[in-house]
Amino acid sequence: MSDSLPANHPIVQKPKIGVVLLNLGTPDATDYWSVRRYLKEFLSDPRVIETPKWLWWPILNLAILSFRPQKSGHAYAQIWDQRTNESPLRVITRAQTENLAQRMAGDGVVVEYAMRYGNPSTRSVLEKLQAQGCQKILLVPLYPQYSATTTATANDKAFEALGKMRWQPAVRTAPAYFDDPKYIETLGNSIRDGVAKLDFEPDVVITSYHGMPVEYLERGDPYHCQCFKTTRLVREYLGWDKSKLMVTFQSRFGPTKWLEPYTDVTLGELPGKGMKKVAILAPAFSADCIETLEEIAMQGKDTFMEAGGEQFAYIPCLNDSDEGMDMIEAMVRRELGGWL
Ligand SMILES: C=CC1=C(C)c2cc3[nH]c(cc4nc(cc5[nH]c(cc1n2)c(C)c5CCC(=O)O)C(CCC(=O)O)=C4C)c(C)c3C=C
Ligand SMILES: [Fe+2]
Ligand SMILES: [Fe+2]
Repeated sequence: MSDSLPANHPIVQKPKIGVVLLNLGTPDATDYWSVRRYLKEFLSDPRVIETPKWLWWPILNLAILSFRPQKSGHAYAQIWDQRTNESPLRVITRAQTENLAQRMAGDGVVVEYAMRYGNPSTRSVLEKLQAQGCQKILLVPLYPQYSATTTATANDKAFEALGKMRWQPAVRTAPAYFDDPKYIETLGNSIRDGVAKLDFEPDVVITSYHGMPVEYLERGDPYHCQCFKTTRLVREYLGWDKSKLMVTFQSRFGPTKWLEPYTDVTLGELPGKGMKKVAILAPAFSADCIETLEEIAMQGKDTFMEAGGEQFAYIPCLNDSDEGMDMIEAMVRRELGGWL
C-alpha cells in the first residue's frame, strides 16, 4: 500500500511521540503594526475578554488598538533581544524547547514549542509534528497556575487544529503544576539562591502574579486560589515567616476591578511602611517576558525607588536554567507515562 504514498506520509514513517510546549505568544517586531496584529489576536480571544462581542468590538478596534500598540511597542523595544532580534519570551521558550529536545532525543520524542497568539502558530506546529509521523502528542501549557485565560485557550487552539486533521494523533494535556512538589522545590531554591546572591537582606520578598478581572474568579476560575497555594507551599518549603513572602497581582488592564493587592500600588506603599529593601519574582511566568523584564524590573523598580525604597532586586523566572529544565523534564516524563 505504501508504494502509492509519498515517502513522508505519516503511515510510512516510524511512529514518534511529539511534545509541544505551549506559551502565550509575543509580537514579531516592536513596530506599531506588528504589535497591533498581536494585540488584536490576543484581545479578540473570548477566553481572555469575556465582555460580549458587540460591546467589546468597538472598544478594541476604535480605542485600544489605536493607542496601545504604540505604548506596548515602546515597552517591548526596551527589552528586545538585540542578538536575535526577537522578543525574550520567544528566545527563552525556544531555548527551553531545544534543551528538552536534547534530554528526550534518546526516547524517540520530538519537542517543539507553539504560541497561542502569533508565531510559531499552534496549528503550524501540530501539522508539522503530524507530518513527521507523531501519532501521539503531549501538550504542555507552560503556565504553572491554571486559568481559562491562558491554559484553557492554549489547549482550545490546539484542539481546533487537531479537529481539522483526518488522521488525528492521540493527544494528552499536561495539568497545571502550581502545587507539584518539584515545582515548589525549584521555585523555593531559586528564591533562596536569588536572595543569597544579593548584597542586602530584603525586608520582604514579593511573589507577583499576573492579574485577571475579579469577575473571572467569581465565575469559577481557580487561578487566584492556585497562586496563593503556590506561595504558601513555597513559604513552607523555605520555612519562612508569613510576613516575609507576600502575594501581589500585576498587569491590570482596563477599568474593571482586578485581583488585589496590586503589585504597583504595593511597591509604592512599602517604603512608607518601613520596608525599603525588596526582592520580587513572578511565579506565574515560566519565562521572562515584557511583564517581568519591563513591568516589574523597570517600572516596578522606579515606582519603589521614587516612593523612598532603598534596595530593589528582581529574581528571574526559571527560564532554561538547569533546575527549571529538570522540573519540566520530570513533568513531561510523568505525563508521558505508558507512552515511552
Ligand atoms: C486583558 C486581559 C488579560 C488577561 C486576563 C491576562 C491574563 C494572563 N496573562 C498571562 C501571561 C502573559 N501576559 C502577557 C502579556 C499581556 N497580557 C495582556 C492582557 C491579559 N493577560 C496584554 C494586553 C499583554 C501584552 C503586553 C501589553 O500590551 O501589556 C505575557 C507576555 C507576552 C510577551 O510578549 O512578553 C504573558 C506571558 C497570564 C499568566 C495570565 C493569567 C491570569
Ligand atoms: Fe497577560
Ligand atoms: Fe503588562
